[in-house]
Amino acid sequence: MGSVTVSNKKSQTTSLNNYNNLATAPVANKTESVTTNNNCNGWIGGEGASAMTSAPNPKPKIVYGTAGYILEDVPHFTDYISDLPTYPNPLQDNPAYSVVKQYFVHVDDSVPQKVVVHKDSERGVHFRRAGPRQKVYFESDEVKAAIVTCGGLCPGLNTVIRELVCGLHHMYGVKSVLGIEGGYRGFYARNTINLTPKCVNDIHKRGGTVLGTSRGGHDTNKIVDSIQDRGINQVYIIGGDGTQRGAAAIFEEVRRRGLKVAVVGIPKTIDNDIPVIDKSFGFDTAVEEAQRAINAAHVEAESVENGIGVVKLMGRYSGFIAMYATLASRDVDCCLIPESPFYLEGPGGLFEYIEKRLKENGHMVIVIAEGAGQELMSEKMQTMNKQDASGNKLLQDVGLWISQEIKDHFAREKTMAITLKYIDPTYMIRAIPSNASDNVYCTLLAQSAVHGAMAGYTGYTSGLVNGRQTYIPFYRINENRNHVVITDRMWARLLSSTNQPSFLGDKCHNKDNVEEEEPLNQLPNGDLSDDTLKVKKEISSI
Ligand SMILES: Nc1ncnc2c1ncn2[C@@H]1O[C@H](COP(=O)(O)OP(=O)(O)OP(=O)(O)O)[C@@H](O)[C@H]1O
Ligand SMILES: O=P(O)(O)OC[C@H]1O[C@](O)(CO)[C@@H](O)[C@@H]1O
Ligand SMILES: [Mg+2]
Repeated sequence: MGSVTVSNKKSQTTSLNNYNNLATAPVANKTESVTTNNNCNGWIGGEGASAMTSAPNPKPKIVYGTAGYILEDVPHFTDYISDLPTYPNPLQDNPAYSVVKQYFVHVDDSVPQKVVVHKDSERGVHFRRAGPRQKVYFESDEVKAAIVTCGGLCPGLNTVIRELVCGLHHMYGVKSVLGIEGGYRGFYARNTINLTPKCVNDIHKRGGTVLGTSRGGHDTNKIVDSIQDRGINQVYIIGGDGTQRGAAAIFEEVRRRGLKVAVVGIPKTIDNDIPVIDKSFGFDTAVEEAQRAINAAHVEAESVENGIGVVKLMGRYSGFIAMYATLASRDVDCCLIPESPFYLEGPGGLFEYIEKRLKENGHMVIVIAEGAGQELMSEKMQTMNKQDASGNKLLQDVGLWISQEIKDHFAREKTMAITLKYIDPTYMIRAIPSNASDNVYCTLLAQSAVHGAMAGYTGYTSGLVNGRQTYIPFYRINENRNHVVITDRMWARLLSSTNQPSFLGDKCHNKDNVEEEEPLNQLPNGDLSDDTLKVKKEISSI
C-alpha cells in the first residue's frame, strides 16, 4: 500500500504503520468532512490526546491515501488515552495458530467498500480489516467483559453469545464475562450472570437469546455508570439499528469520561436493513424457514380451484426477507415489499394480476412483507399512529388486510369464486436456532469483535464487507437504512421470475417522478453502481 495521509489542519502526513500512535501526535481538528448525519459518533483521532481528556467535537476519523484511497477508521484507546501499556498477543503462543502464516492482520490492511470498479475509478472508501493484532491493550486477567442483546429476536443470537464467551476465554484467557439480562435496561435494573464456556456450551442449539432482550429503556448515563461501577472494560452489544445507535451513545459517553472501555457493536437484524454490511446473521436461516410457510401456502392453493395462498413475512421497512424467500421458492407469483408501492384496482393493479394468474394457472401464491402497503391501508382504514417502547412504528397487519381486500373484491365482482388461505409465520422465522452457515458467520463476527477490543479498538461495529470481516465506525452503520433498490438487478430478477406487474405504470418511464437519493458511489463515467441508485416511493399518487 502506498503512503497514507491523515488529513488535518497542519497537513501532517503519517504512515498508517504509525497510526495507532496518533494520540501522541499533535493532530488538530480535521477540516474535511464526510457525508454523515449530525448524530454521527465517529471522531477524528488525536484530538485532545492527553490522558483522561476528550474531544470537544467528535468527528469521523478519516485517513486519505493515494489514488483516492479513503480509510473510514474506527476509534482507538490511544486516540484519547495516552501512555497505555501494550502486551504481546497471547495467540502467538497458541498451538492452534502457531502454524498459521501471517496470522496477525497487518496494520495497513483494509477492505474496500465497493468491489465493482472501472479502470479509472478512485480507490474509494475502505474499512479497517478485522482480526488479531500483534499487540493487545489488555492483559487477560484485567478484562471484565459484558454482553447484552437488545431489540427483536433473530436466529444466531445465542451463537454470537457463545462465541464471544469462548473466543475471549480460549483465545485470550479471559475468565470474567458477564451477561447483562433483558437488554439495555438490564445494565441498571437487573442482575448479571456469569458466562463461562461450560454454561454456554449448548446454547447455539436454541432459538432466542439466553440473556433475554427488550425494547426501550436506553439511558446512556445510567448504563455507563453501571459499566463504571461494575469495572467492565469491554462491552459487546448485539442488536439492530436502534441498538447500534444506543451503542454509539454509550461509546461517546465512555470516551467523554476517558474510560478504557471498548464499546463494540455486533449487528443483528432479521430484516437485513443494516447498511454497509453484506448481510446480517440469521437472515439466511429466516429465509430458509420462510420456505416452509410458502410451501404450505402453495400446497393449499394448488389443491383447490382458484386457490390463493397469502404469506406475510417480516420486514418493517425493508423487504429483503420477502424478496429472497420469493427468489428461493419459485412458487411465488407476487411479492409485495415496502420499497415497491402497489395498488389494488384498475389496469396494472393487483386484482387484475390475480385474475390473470388464476385464469392461466388455477392458483397463486402472494408473499407480502409486513411493512408493505401501509400507506394504502391507512388510506382505507382509520389508523392510529402507535409506537413500540423503542419508538418504532407499530404496523397494521397487512396480511390480514390484503386477504380480506382480495376476498371482498372477488365477492363483489363475481368474476370467479376463490379460496384464500392466509399464513402468518412471522415470529416462527426468527425464533429458531441459526442454520449451519449462519452459525459459522456468527462465529467469525464474534471472534472478530473480540480481536478488535483486545487490540484497543472501540466505537465500532464488527461486520462483513465484501466477504471480509471489518471494523465499521458507528456513524456509518447509523446514518441510513439498507433497502431493496427496486431499480437494481436483484428486484428485476424477481420481477422476471414471478412475472408480476411492477406497479409503476407509465411513471417508471418518467424520470421526473423518480426521486433519487444521493448517488454515493457514482462511477467515473457517470454510471451508477448497482446498489447506489436508490429510487424512493414515487407512485403513491397512482
Ligand atoms: N436513537 C437511539 N439512541 C439510543 N438508544 C436507542 C436508540 N434507538 C433505539 N435505542 C435502544 O436500542 C434498543 C433496541 O432498539 P429497537 O427496539 O429499535 O431494536 P433494534 O436494535 O433496532 O433491533 P430490531 O429492529 O432488529 O428488532 C432499545 O433498548 C432502545 O431503547
Ligand atoms: O414484535 P416485536 O418483537 O416488536 O418485533 C417485530 C419487529 O421486529 C423485527 O423482526 C426486526 O426489526 C421486524 O421485522 C418486526 O417488525
Ligand atoms: Mg430496528
